[in-house]
Amino acid sequence: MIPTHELTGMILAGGEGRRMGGRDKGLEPFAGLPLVGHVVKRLEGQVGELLINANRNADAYRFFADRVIADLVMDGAEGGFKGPLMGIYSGLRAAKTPWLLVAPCDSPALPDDLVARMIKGIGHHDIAVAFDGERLHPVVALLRTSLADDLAATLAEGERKIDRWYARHDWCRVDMSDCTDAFANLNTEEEKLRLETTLFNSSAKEAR
Ligand SMILES: Nc1nc2c(ncn2[C@@H]2O[C@H](COP(=O)(O)OP(=O)(O)OP(=O)(O)O)[C@@H](O)[C@H]2O)c(=O)[nH]1
Ligand SMILES: [Mg+2]
Repeated sequence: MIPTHELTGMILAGGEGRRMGGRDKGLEPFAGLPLVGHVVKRLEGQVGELLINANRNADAYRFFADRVIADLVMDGAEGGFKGPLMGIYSGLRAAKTPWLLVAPCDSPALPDDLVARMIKGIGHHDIAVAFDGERLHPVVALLRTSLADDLAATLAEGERKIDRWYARHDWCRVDMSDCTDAFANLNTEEEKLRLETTLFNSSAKEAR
């Protein structure tokens, strides 16, 4: 089993948020908190260091994490938004531990025991990816940080698809089909409002 001090958590918040008018999704208010705050709550206390991977508004994100890291730029390449695989790479390089757990900033309903389940599920594999019973969620993953050099070479070839890179390695899925709704993510203003209503109503009901 992976002990907490060997695990770094990282929230991916480095996207452009184009479907949300170019806004910084992680900082969007959602049920009383910036979206990223909901994901922080799922990870804090269960990882050694908590990172947020963001490419703008670093000062605002700093409040929520031990360290904010921007995407690295590959030698000889142009910077800019190169996709979540570049965020994962930047996290693998920044982490000071043998393991990195990644989660996206736009999934505010992730299970409270996500970290424990990923640790239990990885077994002897090098990469574990959350599976909701129907779909894999490549941005919800636990990875060995020693994969950084291999990922650098893969990115240099122009690869941007996370699951194609995982497929080259010893990976497994972690079954979370009992909590499919936990993987709801929001990409547009409409989805945000809809999810806010659903989640807010159901938690209000639980509290009663
Ligand atoms: N580091 C980094 N993360 C990214 C990048 N693009 C997307 N992400 C993250 O990957 C996750 C899923 O991405 P999307 O849902 O497509 O978010 P997005 O790219 O900001 O939104 P769109 O521009 O509408 O696609 C989110 O947590 C994003 O913050 C990127 O270029 N770099
Ligand atoms: Mg995107």
